Amino acid sequence: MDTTAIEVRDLHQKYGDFEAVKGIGFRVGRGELYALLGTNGAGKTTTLDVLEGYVAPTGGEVRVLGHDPVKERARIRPRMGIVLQEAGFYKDLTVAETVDAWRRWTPHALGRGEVLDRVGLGHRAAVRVGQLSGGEKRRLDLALAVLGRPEVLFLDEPTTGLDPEARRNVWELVRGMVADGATVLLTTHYLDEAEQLAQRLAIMHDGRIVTEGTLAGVLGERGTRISFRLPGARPGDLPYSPGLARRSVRQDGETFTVETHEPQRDLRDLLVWADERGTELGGLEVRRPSLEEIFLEVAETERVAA
Ligand SMILES: Nc1ncnc2c1ncn2[C@@H]1O[C@H](COP(=O)(O)OP(=O)(O)OP(=O)(O)O)[C@@H](O)[C@H]1O
Repeated sequence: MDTTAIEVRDLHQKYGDFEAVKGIGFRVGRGELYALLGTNGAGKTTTLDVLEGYVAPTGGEVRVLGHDPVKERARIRPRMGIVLQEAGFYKDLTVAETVDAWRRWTPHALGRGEVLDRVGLGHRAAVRVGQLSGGEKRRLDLALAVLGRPEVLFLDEPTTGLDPEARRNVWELVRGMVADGATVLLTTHYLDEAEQLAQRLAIMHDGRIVTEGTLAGVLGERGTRISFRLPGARPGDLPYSPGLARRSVRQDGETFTVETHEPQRDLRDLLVWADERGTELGGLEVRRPSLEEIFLEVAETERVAA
């Protein structure tokens, strides 16, 4: 069996003369959750539109479950679940009526009660959609997307507007779908969400993928950070033994941050050095960078380079 669920090869997408996606490629394995992250306007939704079969690519190729999502849309649409950034509902229908309407043309649909319970809307079944809160509408989106037990689920910012508890419930639901074998492509601006859910991810900026890999790989590419305050010092004063190439030292006012792939050795050198000089390292901290820090640094580096 083919283990690839989604394949994107050298995808280009233009709106008139404007190129929103400038040649990206990635692959999502079956049963994997892949997060597409990026700055505003990076091209994430455009990429999803192509994969969902709404528009044909202006360059390159994409495959979903081995098929062309535009030309073979009728074949694969029933196997896909889609949560768009903004969905349209009939405001006058109740939640139950909305689910029932979708169930009518969804093969192998879950039961109404089951799907509403899964997204935490069971108690709102009789309420008109127009009276739901923004977060509840988001959950109804999700209910409709998972109704047909999709093999591939596209989630475009699925938890935007949800309170922290509702977000966690959505995470549980998505984790459950992945555990049952679904493939998920997620876009989100919440980097903790990607950290919680994704096995692999890409960070996009200005139509290109600038970082891609497993979560552990992307986090591990950067070293551990040792930071401390040292008034009056310069980077050259610090005590590092020569020969450690994979290290950088940054200074921001009185605060120094050493990024290293040999944290134990560098920390020991630093502590011995400070001890011998009778110097206090203010606010000493050793930590791995979060995905959010990496994201912000990538965005900043790309902005400066542009
Ligand atoms: N229909 C359209 N016509 C013209 N330009 C468009 C159209 N849709 C998107 N764009 C432009 O293409 C670029 C990529 O947009 P896209 O919505 O794919 O980005 P995104 O990464 O999803 O952004 P966000 O995080 O803000 O949702 C943006 O500059 C956007 O203004």
